[in-house]
Amino acid sequence: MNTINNLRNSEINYYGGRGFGGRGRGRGGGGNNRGEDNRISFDKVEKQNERLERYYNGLLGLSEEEKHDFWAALKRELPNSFRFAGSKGHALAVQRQLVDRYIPEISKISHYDGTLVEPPQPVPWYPDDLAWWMTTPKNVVRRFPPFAAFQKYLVSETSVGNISRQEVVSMIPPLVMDLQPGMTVLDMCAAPGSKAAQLLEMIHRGEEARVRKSLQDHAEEDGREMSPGVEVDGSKPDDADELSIDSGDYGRATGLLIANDSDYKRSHMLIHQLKRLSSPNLIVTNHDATLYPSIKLPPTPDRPALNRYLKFDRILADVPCSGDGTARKNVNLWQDWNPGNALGLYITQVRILVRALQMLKVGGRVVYSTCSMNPVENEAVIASAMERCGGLEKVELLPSDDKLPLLKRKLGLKKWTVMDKGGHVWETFSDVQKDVEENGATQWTEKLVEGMFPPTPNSPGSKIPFERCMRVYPHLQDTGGFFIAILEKKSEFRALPESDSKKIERKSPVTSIVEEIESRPPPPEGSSIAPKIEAADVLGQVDTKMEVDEVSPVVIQKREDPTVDATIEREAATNGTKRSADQDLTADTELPKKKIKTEEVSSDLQPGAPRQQPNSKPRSGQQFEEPFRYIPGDHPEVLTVEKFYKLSPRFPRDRFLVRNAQGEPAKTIYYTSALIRDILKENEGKGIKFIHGGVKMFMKQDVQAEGVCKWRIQSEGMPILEGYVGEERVVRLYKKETLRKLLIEMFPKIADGGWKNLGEIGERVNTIGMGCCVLRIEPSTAEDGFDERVVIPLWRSLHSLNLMLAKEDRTAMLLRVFNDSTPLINHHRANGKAEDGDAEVDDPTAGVDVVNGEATDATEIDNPMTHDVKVDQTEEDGSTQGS
Ligand SMILES: C[S@@+](CC[C@H](N)C(=O)[O-])C[C@H]1O[C@@H](n2cnc3c(N)ncnc32)[C@H](O)[C@@H]1O
Repeated sequence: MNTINNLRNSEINYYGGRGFGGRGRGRGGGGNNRGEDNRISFDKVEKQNERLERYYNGLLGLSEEEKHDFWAALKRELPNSFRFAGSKGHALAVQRQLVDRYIPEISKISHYDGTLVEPPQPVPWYPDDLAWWMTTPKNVVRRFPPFAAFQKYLVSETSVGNISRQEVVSMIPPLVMDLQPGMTVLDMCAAPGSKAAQLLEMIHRGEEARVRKSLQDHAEEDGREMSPGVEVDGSKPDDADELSIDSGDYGRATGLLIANDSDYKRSHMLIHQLKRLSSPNLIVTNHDATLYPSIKLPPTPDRPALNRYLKFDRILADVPCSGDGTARKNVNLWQDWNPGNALGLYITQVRILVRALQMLKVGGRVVYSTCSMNPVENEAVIASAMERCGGLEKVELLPSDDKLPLLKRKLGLKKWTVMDKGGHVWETFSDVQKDVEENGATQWTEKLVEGMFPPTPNSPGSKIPFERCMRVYPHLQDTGGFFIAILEKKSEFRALPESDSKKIERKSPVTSIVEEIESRPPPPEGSSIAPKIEAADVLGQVDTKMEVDEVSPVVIQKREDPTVDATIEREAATNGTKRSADQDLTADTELPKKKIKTEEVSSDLQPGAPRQQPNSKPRSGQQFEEPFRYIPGDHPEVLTVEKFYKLSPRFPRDRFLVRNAQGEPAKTIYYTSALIRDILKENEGKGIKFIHGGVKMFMKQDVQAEGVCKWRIQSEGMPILEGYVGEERVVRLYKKETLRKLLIEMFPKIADGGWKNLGEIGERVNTIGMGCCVLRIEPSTAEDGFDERVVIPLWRSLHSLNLMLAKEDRTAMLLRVFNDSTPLINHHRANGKAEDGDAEVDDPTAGVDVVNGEATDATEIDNPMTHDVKVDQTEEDGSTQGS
């Protein structure tokens, strides 16, 4: 048995974990001399807050016994949790390593008192056992030698995106969205991106199987060979449901995720997280969600209207919140909790939800969520937003009791009180008004508005079935606290201005602009008034007036008074999600200006050159993005690629783009879905801040040899392209030992008979022409065979061969497939300088380096945005833990 020996002598007792679902052994300290930091700081923080405890004791309707459990759980450190990410088939393969290799090892580790450590367990309500949790805190796993192999696995798989270190309650909202492939989805407040990653996976659900089925169906017609091993993505090709859904584009996913965040730096964390999923169906934007711009769509033969705007099937509004449900990991909350935080965020939260409901299709759904337990940020926001959007006739609060039956939760509150910043608890808004009449307004009462209180009896709002909301409390299943509500749009509406809805005394300029636009009469039916200033789109209000998604933009008024209610906003402390008054002011006042200036300067710049806008101050840390330019399908470079790789006619040629003003392929060619192409083209120069879109498909390689295509396939683009590459550029590999050699050895020699050492692929790679090829690792039932299909780009140079994988991907694969951590051997470096003829091309991964766990290519110049922003909240283990 593997014992944590060093702990026995340690001054600090090893922890005792606590089981899930209420069973367990209580808690203890943790850490040795090296591992003490986090645990000690968690223990050292005093977890008392009189106002927090008084408010929730009077509010949540828990029995005395439950109250005790509630507070005990909230004061305990959170279990360690993680989720297997990516396509289902691949995620299950990585999960099998946990079950077969690491759990048996962890089960042998004992505590100092001889009791065994609890190994990770699947989260009972998460589908397909793809989410796991364990009582052993992160820092113990990180520091103690008996966990070393498991820790290595976690770090390695997290760094390549196969594992997402995510708090379990944070996994709930995407699961209740009923998101189907093919849908258009917006995540309004998406950074750091753990939920957006789940959404993206759902958009691609079953795609691998569908594409393979489509290739199979057309193989004969296209004169192409298919690989064996048709069972993919956890579903057989005859699984009718998976195969028929979203099958329109030869099986390729047609859905869309727009992931947005108003914080520029955080939106780059989002890119970092989501890029790992290599989705051509993803766009990242950087906007204030309260003013999310309307996104224009091009006219189509069946929908010829000029002003057609994108509406969404699903929207996630995981809004900035006071975050008291995260007190188990953000211990500072015990000191910092202040009722003013929730009050300060309420207005923003309502605006975000109203905007979400406006942008939905009829029949579409918004999931609203917070990691706060405060009803001012939850039920009150639902009630206020519903009221502004026309009430129960227009928006339905959907039942949630049929969702995730194994998740323990409480019903939403029908009644609640409001604590003001001074700690006084108010029952009703009329009590506040009465007090103000009698004693005059105070700095505390003036922050309270009617919408923060429960709807008054007999008002339309009183009929809202709040019990349909989900409230997750820490003691129910040993989690953080969370709130989730699912809203469905029943018909189009015209949102009421805030002042008509619930009285909010101090209006920001945002409010007045929204009111100003929304109170205009709709344009005459069928009219198509050209936008005088397309900033109307930026402000995103134009589509609110119409029944359909074909609208006429209106002229936006100049913003006269940029004075936001800074007091309220400044009070909004949100665990790093705080939206400062400054941020609001910048966003509100700069957008129209920025749009116009951007257009003026963009065409003068060389690709890669830094952009500066005259007379307009960029937001702090903000870069200017290179334009997205699509290249024609008959562009000479596309034809070269097509010819070299013998691309199937089924692969679209009209979705390749570059990131430079000239629109010429210089270093990188990206690929997107058709819908993203339409969006990026149609909205170019309209002020929408697209900061990411497209998967790197080809990088230019400086190859001197005649007839060798300079465009090498990128590993990100490989899963999208590989099925369409002709046999002429394919190498098939069936034996584990062959792959192991290719993973450990960089640039194994082919020349001078070196190919003979490459086993089953030796002959093939010896005769295949120079340049990039597709290495297909085929599954088989042989003893030394693979149970999962993998495809990797391979570069054949004059004298050697090389897998086009970043080092951490090689290491992760070696560990996963072979449980092998042999150091990599670089034959190229070992041989000194490059051999003749290999000089230009024999190190295709040269420059591929790891920046914050992400492979980047030092040679790339036309996508500067991913290099400039440091991902500063990445945890030590490579994860960015979502709340
Ligand atoms: C609770 S976090 C979102 C967590 C994220 N959904 C996830 O799962 O990783 C809230 C996010 O909202 C962003 N935010 C704050 N105010 C915003 C606004 N007005 N518009 C858009 N995003 C905002 C913050 O920068 C923060 O990243």
